[in-house]
Amino acid sequence: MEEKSLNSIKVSKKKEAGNNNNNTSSKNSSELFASCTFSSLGLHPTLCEQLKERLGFEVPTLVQAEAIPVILSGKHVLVNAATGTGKTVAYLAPVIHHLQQCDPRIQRSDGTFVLVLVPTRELCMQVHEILQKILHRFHWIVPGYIMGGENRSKEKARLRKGINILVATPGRLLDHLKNTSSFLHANLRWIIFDEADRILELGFGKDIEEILDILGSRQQISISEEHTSSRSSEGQRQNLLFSATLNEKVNQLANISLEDPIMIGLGSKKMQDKPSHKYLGTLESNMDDGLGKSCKALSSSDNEYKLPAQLVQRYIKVPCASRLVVLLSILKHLFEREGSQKVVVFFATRDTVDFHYALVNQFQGLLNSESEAESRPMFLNCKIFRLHGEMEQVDRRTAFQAFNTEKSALLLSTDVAARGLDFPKVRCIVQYDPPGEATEYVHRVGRTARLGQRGDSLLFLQPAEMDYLQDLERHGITITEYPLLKLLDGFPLYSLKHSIKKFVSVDVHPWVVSLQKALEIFISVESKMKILAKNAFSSWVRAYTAHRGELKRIFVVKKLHLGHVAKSFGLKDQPSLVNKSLARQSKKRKRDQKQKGTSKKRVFVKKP
Ligand SMILES: Nc1ncnc2c1ncn2[C@@H]1O[C@H](COP(=O)(O)OP(=O)(O)OP(=O)(O)O)[C@@H](O)[C@H]1O
Repeated sequence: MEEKSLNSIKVSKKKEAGNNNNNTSSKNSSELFASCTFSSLGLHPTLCEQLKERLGFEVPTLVQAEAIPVILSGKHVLVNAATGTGKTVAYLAPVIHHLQQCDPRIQRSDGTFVLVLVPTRELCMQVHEILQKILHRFHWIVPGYIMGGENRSKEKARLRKGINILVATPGRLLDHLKNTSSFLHANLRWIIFDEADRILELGFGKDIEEILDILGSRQQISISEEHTSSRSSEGQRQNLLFSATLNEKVNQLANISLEDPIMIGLGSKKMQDKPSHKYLGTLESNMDDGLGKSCKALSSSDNEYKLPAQLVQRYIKVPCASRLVVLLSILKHLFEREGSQKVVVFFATRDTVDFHYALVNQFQGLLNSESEAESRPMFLNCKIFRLHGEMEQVDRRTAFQAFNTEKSALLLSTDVAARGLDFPKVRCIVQYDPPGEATEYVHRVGRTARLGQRGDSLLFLQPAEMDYLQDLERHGITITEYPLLKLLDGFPLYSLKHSIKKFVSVDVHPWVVSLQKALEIFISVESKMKILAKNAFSSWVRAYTAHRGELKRIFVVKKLHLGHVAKSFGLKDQPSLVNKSLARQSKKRKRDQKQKGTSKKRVFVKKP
């Protein structure tokens, strides 16, 4: 394997960027792109041509220029770089480089050489699509994916034929490792964890440990035993960990999966040294005991996150009862100001996504007269999609693909869309429900302002939640206030026409009062909407109680005025908290556990 020293690669700032980013300012280009070429990094000329022809990549980004030569050299690597800086190709290009030059050529029947582990199905499809493009001229290398929600037997058949570069979600991969005997992985050489921290946060730690054990890629064997295992491929194994945010658990995963790794993008941060004792902790272990305690080096509380410099970040302070009206007003404003754009709104739960999706698809807004109802357009005049983990796989796939290709659209989603997804030209991210950890804030806003493009983000906070800003500041995130009243003043009221006077408070603003009334009337007469609103209400309150650690001090469920929360779902009165939604959720949890063949208690994680 060809060794290339990092020092020999010039990653100094470049004035001109790749040609597929026309909006990129020259200042941003110089911070994103390296002054070298892909071929100077050691990549095969045909591969460089593919990157240019199929993906439009002229020159490498900084992270690609730094990571590619190190990965080519065969070292284990941990890469931490901001969202939208090109990490995907940073790991795909060097492994494809090695695979395409194998002599004799690798064959399908040789099985899997590369395994890319990702936290969500959509990311799985996205990485697979990029692979297909890059492999266009390397037709003998077969890419494929396996993931939850897909047909197992079809996946088995594809694995039997052979998949050389396999992208997978952890649960389904483990399933096949245990149950698909024809899945050939004796030649496995690379394991790549994309969004490593999220894989672990979603509760896949135990699965990852089992996967590493089955694949013989767990480092404890080689450092704790006098004699190393005799697995044939182990000597050649190279593991790579990538994320825009790192935390204690990634430190643990790095400890058990990386051997003498090179850190890229960690600045002054260091990974904790490997302990010398045999047991290296488990990924499921409680952060307060064992290795978790000593993993301060990558602790999320120490981290200053890197956000795209051109991202304009704002927060919006809204009293609870007016949240829904303000959300709809902002979306209306965004789509009326710029007809062609994409916006993503993040919600805390699946039920809240469903409710808002149904609402914006049906609500027409303030009506002056009955006769107007027929001819009036919808309140929001744009294409609307939703995405969450409880949707049927076929709907999930359709929504993901459609939002990807649309030029102008609104996506309502849970955190399932927060990681890694590269929707082109998303102009604004609205965090209607605040994220949990600051890491999630970083990834959610990272769906816009990618690779130097413009982008705005808007975080909704209630007056009692303002301390959340300090929590973000501890991670180097400073955001300014959005001029909400100015926006509300801009909406014409039919009775007052364009001449409304300035108001000082959001909740008594005539636009807010009238729209709230219209929403409540609409929801009270539409029985289906009312059910959705009630379900959303209880799931939202439940999610509010699920904030962890320090955040419990900020998001205090006892401080909530439940009557106001009900209003934020367009309900006139506060519904009971015990309803079908909760019963359904608990039924589904039991079903999931049964399907997984385990009744074991899992750490509670909010399913996106
Ligand atoms: N060298 C390059 N030249 C031009 N565009 C590039 C280059 N590398 C990547 N891109 C583009 O930049 C965007 C972001 O890339 P990618 O999705 O790999 O980022 P990421 O760092 O993995 O982001 P995240 O942390 O959100 O997962 C994509 O649209 C990709 O096509």
